Parts: sequence; C-alpha cells; structure tokens
Amino acid sequence: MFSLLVFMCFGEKVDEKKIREIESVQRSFLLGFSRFQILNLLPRLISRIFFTKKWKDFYKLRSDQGKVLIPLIRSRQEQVKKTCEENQKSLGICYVDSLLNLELPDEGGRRLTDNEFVSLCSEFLNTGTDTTSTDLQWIMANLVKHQEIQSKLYDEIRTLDSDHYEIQEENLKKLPYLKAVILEGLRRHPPSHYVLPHAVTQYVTLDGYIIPKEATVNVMIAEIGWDPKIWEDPMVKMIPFGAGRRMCPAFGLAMLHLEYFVANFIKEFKWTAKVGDDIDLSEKQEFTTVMKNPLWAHVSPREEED
Ligand code: HEM
Repeated sequence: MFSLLVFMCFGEKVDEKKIREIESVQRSFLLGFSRFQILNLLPRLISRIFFTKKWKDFYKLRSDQGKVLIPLIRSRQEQVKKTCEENQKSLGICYVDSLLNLELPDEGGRRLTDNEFVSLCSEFLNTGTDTTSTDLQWIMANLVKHQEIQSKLYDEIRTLDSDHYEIQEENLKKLPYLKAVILEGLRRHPPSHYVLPHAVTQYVTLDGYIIPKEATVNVMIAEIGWDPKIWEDPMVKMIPFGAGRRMCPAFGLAMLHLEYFVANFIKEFKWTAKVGDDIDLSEKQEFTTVMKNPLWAHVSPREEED
C-alpha cells in the first residue's frame, strides 16, 4: 500500500531501499505525532523556552524528511520539464504535479515553498497508508472468520465475465456484494473512531446541549455506526470518512483501493484461519485503531480447490 502511495505521490516507481527510507522517516514522524502536539499549545516563543529538546527533535525529524522527500520532488519537476508536451500523457499525473502547478491566489499567486511541499507530501503518504491498510486487514480478518461471507463474495466474483488475469477497476462496480462487505468493514472497524477535531464557529444548541463558540467537537464515528437506535437510514448514519466540507478528500480513492485489493485477494486465494486460531477481533489504539493480534491466515490458491 505504501509503495502504491509513493508512486501516486511522486509518479516514480522507486526501488525497495528507497521505499524503506521514506517509510522510516514517515513512521518516525507519525509515531512522534502525539509527542509534538504539545508544541502547538503555547505561543511559539514561550514554547521554545519550555520545550527546547522537543523542538530540537522536531526540527531534526523535519530535516530528515526533507532530505528524503525533496530529491523526489525535484526529480519529478525535472522529468516534467524535460518531457515535451505530447509525451507528457505517457508520464501520467501524480500528486506532486498538482502541487507544482498550484498558485496561491490569496498570497499574490505565489508557489509552494519546499517546507510546504514536504508537509503536503508527508500528509498524503501518512493519511493514505495506515487508514486503508488497517481497514484492509480488518476486512480480511472478518472474511477469514466468516467463511460463509467469503464464499458468497467468491461466488459473486466468479460471475464476472472477463479475460483479464486480475479484476480491473471497471469491473468492480459490477460487484454490489463486494461493496457491501467493504462498507460493513468500515462501519464495524473505522480506522479512526473519531473524525479530526472540529471547532464550532458560532454558539449552537444541539439536542438540548449548549456548545459554545470555538469549542472543540469530536464526532464519534465508530459509536454512531454501532448504535442500532440511530440506524433508520444507514447510509446517512455511517460516516467512516467524516461528512461535510472537511470530510476525507480521498473517499473515492480509498473505496477503490479497498474494493480492488479485497476482490483480487479473494479471486486468487482461499483465506482460512490457522489451525486452532479463532481470529481475535480485539482492538488496539495506534495511529489508527488496529487489530490487537494482527491477522495470520492460511492462504491457498483457488485453482487447488476448483
Ligand atoms: C479507509 C480509508 C480512509 C478512511 C476511513 C479515512 C477517513 C478520514 C476521516 C474520518 C477524516 C477526517 C474527516 C473530518 O475531520 O471530518 C479524513 C481526513 C483526511 N483524509 Fe482520509 N481516510 C481514508 C483514506 C485516505 C487516503 C487514501 C488519503 C490520501 C491519499 C486520505 C487523506 C486524507 C486527508 C488529507 C484528510 C484531511 C482533510 C482535511 O483536513 O480537510 N485519507 N480521512
């Protein structure tokens, strides 16, 4: 999943060593997330006096990130410059291309700085990897645990009339049961149990509760999805990607990735539990809500059983 996101970000298929390097700086940044949050609490000048060591570590991490990400951004920039217009189609479009073309209208049309590039690419890689891979694991774990659902899904996949070795994007929309499986996975195990903290812009009264202006509100998406009392309209109550203006901008991409991987995993292999393993669905809080005991499955090619 991470390699795919790196490709989508920089438009380049980088080797395994480079992937590990990018992954390592990104992971350090992600793991430091809660440690550095405190740096936002006080005005910068005061915070620097109280948290000198934390600031030093933070800048070291940012500099390590820059050393790894900036050369990839520059390399893409050079590649686009060198490629004449008619050949640019073959290059495809990556996330960095859209950032390179960006002009900020409120700031005199200026371009992004290196620092901003690093932040945005870092956000793309981190928000896009753990979320989707966490849910992929939860969905596969449920398919291992509930063999009858896996069989029904495989039966649906077999109705596809296609010569392609793998299930292609255009065929995914012909699989409504697959979509239902993915949505149910997201309802039961949203990678984040809350949306990002939001602030109330004006005083409101909601369900008898007064919410003052600028109060921070955390919407509990997991609890909402699990509550049968508010499930008159499931499609409205299920919001694993948040809702409204700040909802996940990659909702369509994440659904595509989940549908694509689950469909192809199930088409090619039968997934069963290891002997004696009941598949534990307990949760553990990391950057996302992950499986406390990660999935270990026995995977066998479908041809063997057909
Ligand atoms: C199963 C996969 C995913 C889930 C469940 C998910 C869920 C969410 C949620 C709940 C939010 C907060 C929305 C809010 O505060 O109202 C969010 C924000 C965001 N997501 Fe995702 N996400 C997923 C995949 C991705 C991917 C693949 C990317 C990028 C490639 C991505 C990029 C972002 C970004 C940049 C934001 C912040 C948006 C903003 O602040 O306006 N997400 N996501």
